[in-house]
Amino acid sequence: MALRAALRQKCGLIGILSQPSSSGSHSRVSAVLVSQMRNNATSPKIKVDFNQSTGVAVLSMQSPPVNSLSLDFLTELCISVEKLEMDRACRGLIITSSLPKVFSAGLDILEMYGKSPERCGEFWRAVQEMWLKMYSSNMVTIAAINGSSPAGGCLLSLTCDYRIMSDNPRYSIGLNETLLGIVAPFGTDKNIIKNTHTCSN
Ligand SMILES: CC/C=C\C/C=C\C/C=C\C/C=C/C(=O)SCCNC(=O)CCNC(=O)[C@H](O)C(C)(C)COP(=O)(O)OP(=O)(O)OC[C@H]1O[C@@H](n2cnc3c(N)ncnc32)[C@H](O)[C@@H]1OP(=O)(O)O
Repeated sequence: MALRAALRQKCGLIGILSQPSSSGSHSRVSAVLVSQMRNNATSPKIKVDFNQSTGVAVLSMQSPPVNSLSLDFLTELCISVEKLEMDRACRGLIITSSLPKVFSAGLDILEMYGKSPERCGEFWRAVQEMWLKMYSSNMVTIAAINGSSPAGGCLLSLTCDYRIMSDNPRYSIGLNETLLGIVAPFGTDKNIIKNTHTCSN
């Protein structure tokens, strides 16, 4: 019942949030998705177990050492979520980590150093695409946070409807990225490139 009520509540939001973006940002993932489906490829960084009888999928992040959110990882994550969205039998999604101690270390720091402005722009668009896709999902989403989850890892969990975290004092969570001097770029593609250009130098 609770699951159904949450789903109904979310569906109201989806109408507002799933408007086509003027930047066309969703088209990249869709294009990748189509080509991946054609090739029937499987993703090594993300494992999805879908239980037909419950309608709930468990998406396990398995990208050692710390499930950092690289461009490849974010793309795979979005593709996996998009595939589940297309399956009408899937009503709920649990995101968790198959690594010990870490849910996700957040954005991959190596994506923010020494990269071209174009690559930086692509990366930040993928970050934005991830949280928009998760936040506007028509599935009921739950983050099962079974390890540390700083910065972008925290962001990922915040895009879910519910968060449950292991009760372990060694695990931390929070939006600590400003300590690294990382400020989220503004919304437009032009600004993303402008902003990230400075961080690649
Ligand atoms: C609704 C909101 C809308 C819009 C908001 C938009 C944007 C705002 C949001 C996002 C901004 C986010 C920015 C970020 O995420 S920046 C990244 C911040 N992350 C961190 O600072 C995490 C740092 N890492 C840790 O604290 C620890 O590594 C951790 C607790 C995760 C694990 O500790 P453990 O002791 O188990 O492992 P380590 O030995 O520390 O690390 C192993 C290995 O992994 C590498 N590593 C760690 N973190 C990262 C990372 N983020 N990226 C890349 N690589 C990482 C680390 O260097 C080690 O590598 P090696 O030495 O080669 O073994």
